[in-house]
Amino acid sequence: MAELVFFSGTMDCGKSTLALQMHHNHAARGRDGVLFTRQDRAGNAVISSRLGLQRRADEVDDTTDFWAEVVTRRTRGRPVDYLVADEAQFYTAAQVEQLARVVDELSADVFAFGITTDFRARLFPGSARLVELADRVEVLQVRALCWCGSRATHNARTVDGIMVVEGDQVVVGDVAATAGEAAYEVLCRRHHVRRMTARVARATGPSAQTLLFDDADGAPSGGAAR
Ligand SMILES: Nc1ncnc2c1ncn2[C@@H]1O[C@H](COP(=O)(O)OP(=O)(O)O)[C@@H](O)[C@H]1O
Ligand SMILES: Cc1cn([C@H]2C[C@H](O)[C@@H](COP(=O)(O)O)O2)c(=O)[nH]c1=O
Repeated sequence: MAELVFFSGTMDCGKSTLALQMHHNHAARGRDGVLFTRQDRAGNAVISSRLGLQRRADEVDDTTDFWAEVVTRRTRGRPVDYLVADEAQFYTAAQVEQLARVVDELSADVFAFGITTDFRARLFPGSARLVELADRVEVLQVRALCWCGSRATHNARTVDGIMVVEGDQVVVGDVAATAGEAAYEVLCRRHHVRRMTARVARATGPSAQTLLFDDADGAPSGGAAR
């Protein structure tokens, strides 16, 4: 049975890498897939991973109709067994509904990848609809880490290392910062709520950076600022 799966996590947790790996594995078994993305930071019509992989993809915009995209290809003779949908947080709710319909009525798998929440810890429209409609929501196994060593669960927008809380929901960017420009840093909820980025923690003093990795799962157990 075809599935709509939402692979979700923070920025920089390996979503695009997994998207390209899944495409590789399915294509290697002779399945026909179509790659989609929207506003990848590497540019137009590309899925890029920080591990260096990059593949051409169809760029989604507000006019994209996934139902029509699949029907048109099938009418022209392509089987279209699955879709890979990266940066799915930027899709509209209606487009996510089209993806669900593609699964249910055209029996194509849809593997969607995206961050769940924005820099204010609010759901993106596309992610909200995916959480509501997906057969499964998968949290990626690779842990992105907060500066304190805890699992990063939230995305902070920063300028020069300082967290900002005002601005547009969509500002394409990376976790690598350029002076004076908006960038992102992944944090645990505790430090997101306190707006304590790595830079602020460093300025606060050594106690804020203390890390004691002694739990069985590698989670930190100490540190004054946590
Ligand atoms: N130089 C590197 N060496 C090893 N792994 C790296 C390197 N740079 C990035 N990564 C891995 O790539 C992950 C980010 O992958 P990516 O697919 O770009 O993330 P996402 O799409 O979730 O933002 C990082 O969490 C890290 O595990
Ligand atoms: C938190 C947040 C992120 N974005 C942008 C920044 C990046 O361009 C993408 C996420 O890409 P990744 O492959 O998961 O690293 O989303 C945004 O526009 N608004 C935000 O609040």
